[in-house]
Amino acid sequence: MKIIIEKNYSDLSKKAADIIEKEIRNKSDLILGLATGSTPVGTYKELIRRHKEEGLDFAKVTTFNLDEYLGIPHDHINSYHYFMYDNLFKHINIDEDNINIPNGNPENVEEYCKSYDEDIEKQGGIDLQILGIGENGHIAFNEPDDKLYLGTHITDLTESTIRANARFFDSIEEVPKKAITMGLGSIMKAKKILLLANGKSKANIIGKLLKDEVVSTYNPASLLLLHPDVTIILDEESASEYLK
Ligand SMILES: N[C@@H]1[C@@H](O)[C@H](O)[C@@H](COP(=O)(O)O)O[C@@H]1O
Repeated sequence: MKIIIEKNYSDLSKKAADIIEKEIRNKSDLILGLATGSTPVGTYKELIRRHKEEGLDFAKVTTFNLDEYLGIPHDHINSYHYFMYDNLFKHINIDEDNINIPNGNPENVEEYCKSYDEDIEKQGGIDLQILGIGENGHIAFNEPDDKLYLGTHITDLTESTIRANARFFDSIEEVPKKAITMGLGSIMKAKKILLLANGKSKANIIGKLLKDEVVSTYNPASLLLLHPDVTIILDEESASEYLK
């Protein structure tokens, strides 16, 4: 695991954009796994700037998003669909046909989950997967539990995640209790993984992940310790427990 510690969120975002840009310039039809949450917003802003000012070209890039709330309409301001268009897709030259975001209202859940994984496989798997991390170690919406799923599936959100995500909603009652998420299988099959974490609220889980060196389903992010090509970019705040 390569660990990069940047001074602040702005530097972290630029560093992450450097890595993504390099991959796109090396392979114009990159298969890029994308995350939501507040962490990658600065990286997406920087990618938009590089597209507008420096010609970074997304025309052939294909994206797969990690997750979506269950039962939320596409155009709901808190849906991950809305988030991705608002924070990235509508500002770059990506082909709409190349955007994949889990459907939060699938007709046949089992078939839909299977087809999402098959679509990733058909593209040859994810080249570069961007990840955030939950305060409880969740990755996408793979929550701490006694078992973790390999494939895309429906999951219950934990109290901790519902509380953490309530900041985006008018009230905690409005946060959906279930989500559709890629499993650890497709994530771990990604050729490269880029995990981003910033701020004090992530210091404990990052310290635990990097210092304990223990793999546990109760810390889903710990599975990344088994992956051969993970880069983790931290700011000084999120790195504080790790550096103690
Ligand atoms: N499902 C998302 C994750 O993909 C994200 O990584 C995490 C951290 O979010 P944030 O970046 O806002 O801290 O929480 C959300 O619940």
